[in-house]
Amino acid sequence: MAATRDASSGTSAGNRCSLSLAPVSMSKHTLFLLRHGEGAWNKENRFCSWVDQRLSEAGVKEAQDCGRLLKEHGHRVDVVFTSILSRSVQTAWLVMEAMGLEWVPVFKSWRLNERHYGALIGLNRAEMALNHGEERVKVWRRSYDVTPPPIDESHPYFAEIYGDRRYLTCDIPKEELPRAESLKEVLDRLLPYWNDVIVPEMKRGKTVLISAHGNSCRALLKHLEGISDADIADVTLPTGVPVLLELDDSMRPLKQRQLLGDPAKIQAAIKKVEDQGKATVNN
Ligand SMILES: O=C(O)[C@@H](COP(=O)(O)O)OP(=O)(O)O
Repeated sequence: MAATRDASSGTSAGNRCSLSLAPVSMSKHTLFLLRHGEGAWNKENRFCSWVDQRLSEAGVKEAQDCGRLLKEHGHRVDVVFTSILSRSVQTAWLVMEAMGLEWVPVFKSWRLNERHYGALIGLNRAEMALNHGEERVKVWRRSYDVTPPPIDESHPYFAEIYGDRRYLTCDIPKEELPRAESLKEVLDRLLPYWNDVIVPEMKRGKTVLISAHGNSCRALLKHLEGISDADIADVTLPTGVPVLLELDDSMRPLKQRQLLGDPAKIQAAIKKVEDQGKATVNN
């Protein structure tokens, strides 16, 4: 087994990556995609989305372990991109600190934010599964083009989200920010940032770390790997596990994605995320 172990095989078809691999090209570009460490609401099984939550104690450790793992295996990071949600920024800091790379530039954009879960924000997934059925919850969580009901002013977290001055720093007016998003809509707002800001850094030979969220990373993976609208439903990313992608000059994968770390632990973590949508999940 290679020094860095390959845990790309998941419990479901979508986590077993079956790519038609691109032909070898002149350059190899390295990208690490990372879902932040466990946040307080991941632990409580609530849809967190655009509510700003910091990492739990376990999430801090996951981020530090991720940094240590990358360092131990001789990986390098030249530039970091995060969302403007604290859990992704905090994760990036902890990873870079553990790698001894605090000096590396970090750029933030709302375009890497978690999917906007609209009216579902703050709700407990298991309770939703009890009330609406597990299938409905799976459609809300994992379908490609179903947008959940939008958030409105009466929602308990509306004022907290839209009154937050971080959303005045965006490249679009606050009024145009989403009120709910499908995964497709996440990809639509993420792609301009990927193409115009991140790809040029990679083409300059920089190794990029994107410290973001389950669904912003899934959307980008779908784009990079050409995953079908149906198959993306079976791709699940656990918290704190770096996904290594090696891309050619056209930003197509040269080999299968690798989820770095202990394969058994990664499979257990994937199952835990999948089970969050079950009515019987133990929170
Ligand atoms: O919004 C959330 O609660 C989770 C994703 O939830 P699911 O799509 O897994 O239900 O996002 P993250 O923890 O990556 O920021």
